[in-house]
Amino acid sequence: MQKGSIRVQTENIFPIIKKFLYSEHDIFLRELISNAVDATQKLKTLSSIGEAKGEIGDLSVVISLDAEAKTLTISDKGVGMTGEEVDKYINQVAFSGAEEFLNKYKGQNENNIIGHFGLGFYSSFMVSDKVEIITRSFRESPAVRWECDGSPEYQLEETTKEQRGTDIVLHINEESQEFLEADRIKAVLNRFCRFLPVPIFFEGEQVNNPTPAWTRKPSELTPEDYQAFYKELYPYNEAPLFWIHLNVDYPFNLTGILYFPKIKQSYEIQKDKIQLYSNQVFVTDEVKDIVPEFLMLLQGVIDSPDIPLNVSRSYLQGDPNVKKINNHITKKVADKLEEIFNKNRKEFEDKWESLGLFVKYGMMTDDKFLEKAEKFHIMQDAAGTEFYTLEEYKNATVALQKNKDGKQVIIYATDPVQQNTFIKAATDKGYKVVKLETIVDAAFINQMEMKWSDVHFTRVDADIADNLVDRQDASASVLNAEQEEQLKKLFEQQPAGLHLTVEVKGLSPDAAPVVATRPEFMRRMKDMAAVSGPMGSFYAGMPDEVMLTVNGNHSIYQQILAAGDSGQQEKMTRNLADLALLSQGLLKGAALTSFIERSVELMEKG
Ligand SMILES: Nc1ncnc2c1ncn2[C@@H]1O[C@H](COP(=O)(O)OP(=O)(O)OP(=O)(O)O)[C@@H](O)[C@H]1O
Repeated sequence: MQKGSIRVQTENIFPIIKKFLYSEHDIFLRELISNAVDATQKLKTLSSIGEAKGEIGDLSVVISLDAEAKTLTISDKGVGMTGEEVDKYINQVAFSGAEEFLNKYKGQNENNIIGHFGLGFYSSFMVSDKVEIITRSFRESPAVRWECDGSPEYQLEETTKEQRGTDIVLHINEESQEFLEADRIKAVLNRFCRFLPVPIFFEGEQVNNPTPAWTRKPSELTPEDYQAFYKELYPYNEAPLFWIHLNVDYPFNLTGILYFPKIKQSYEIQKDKIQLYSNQVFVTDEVKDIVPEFLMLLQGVIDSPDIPLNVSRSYLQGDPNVKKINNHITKKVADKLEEIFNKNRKEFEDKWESLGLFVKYGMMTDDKFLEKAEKFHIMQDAAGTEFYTLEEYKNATVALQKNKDGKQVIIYATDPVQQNTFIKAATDKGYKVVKLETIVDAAFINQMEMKWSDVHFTRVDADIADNLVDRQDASASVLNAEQEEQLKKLFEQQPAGLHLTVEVKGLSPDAAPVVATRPEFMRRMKDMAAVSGPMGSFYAGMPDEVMLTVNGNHSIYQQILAAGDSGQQEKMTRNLADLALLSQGLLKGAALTSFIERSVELMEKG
């Protein structure tokens, strides 16, 4: 029997390691199983090139529990190790790796490293009082047994083992008894080992799918296969909109499938994240630095051997490969969207409601994506019948919707039902009104005005239709100055919580008698106030700014001015103003009640 001391300087580094990795204890199982898988894969390779002789037989990895002996065993039928190899890879290499880890991270904030650093074989000591390795190499060499109880001393002796391969026997320590429970082990296996490339068995059942969709060739897969794999990942989700199969081998290796989920509620975002794998071993679902931020809304799997198992945040951020992977994913996603848009615009439009969220978020946050997305970003008209790209919208509106600064004015509605009267007035003038009604649209509009220097957005109810593109001077009014002044006074009675500005203009006799509008700027400030910050509460506290545009050319004013009875005049103008406010959703509470009472009274008189 050989006895020795593991080559580490620190007297006893096990307690330190245990403390360091406290919150992510279960990664030991991932580490040990991926070693077992590596050993199995190596054997397959050696056998295929004729270096390992004979039948290779069943190659599954078996995890077993012995409640009485309080052990957890990971057995593989891979290459195994000779005594010399154990000495070299376990006594020297594995432990020097652990030592290096300690030196590197000593004194650092442990939260930064926990969960982002795999420790290989060594991590088994996080949960064990004692670890045994019983292994027999595929080479002609006696089987050996290695044992270590967590002090730097180990024992190594010859033993007998019938089958080729390695058993790692963990004598689970007092604090880690949970790992002697089958359910706990199942949960860990399900998290880390679901897609390992070699069959893994626990309690007689195979726990993994060794050939998940992303490892297969896109040409071999049907849409049903992609859908089925999505279900495997997220059993409770609705079918995805579509997917992108990533397959890169230069300048880095990357495979994966990204799915665009159907999003109905904003709170659902980010519930199921993209999972990151390295050679089918689960690494993390914290993909923040690898996947561009806007694509974090996607789901699915990314697998790259260039992303090491023991990833740490700071490592990822500084890694040039990671930056390349990030750019590549952005490009791929943009290309795929463009392809679908070009090949099957109808399908693209049908899915726009969910898809638009990704696209707009991407356009706001990533200039490279913006450049590409301009070709397939679309806007639907308020009637819900037609979609325009920016280019198409510009072409359709070039004659009517260019303002005096030469900017194209995009007229939009946020609530087609409530803004119906305004939409009608604008459409009657020949304007194209599009819907921008989702949660990202307010921010999207602000951002795009900065990025698209030739575009200006105006909400359909921001002004009377005549003024949506440019403020125009009033055309001739049939009222004289005195009458206009009289009308203005009648309309200027201020209701509570609103600040009314009144202007009398000579518009078309067919246009509405009064229109209430909210200046675009004020309204945007108020909308933002509803969600954020100290400036927010400043704006939120201000009364709603409303412009009442009175159409002096409407015949009703001849009637009102002729009425003589000032009480009656007031009631009629109040009613007209209230109708206009009502269409902007600004008539509430007592004001609404008095409007109803007044209307009934006026009808009785009429
Ligand atoms: N089940 C096994 N069968 C054969 N060899 C093994 C087995 N487990 C470990 N080894 C050998 O021991 C070495 C050290 O293992 P360890 O897990 O510490 O590091 P690693 O696998 O090289 O790297 P990582 O830290 O990424 O896991 C391995 O490289 C391998 O040569």
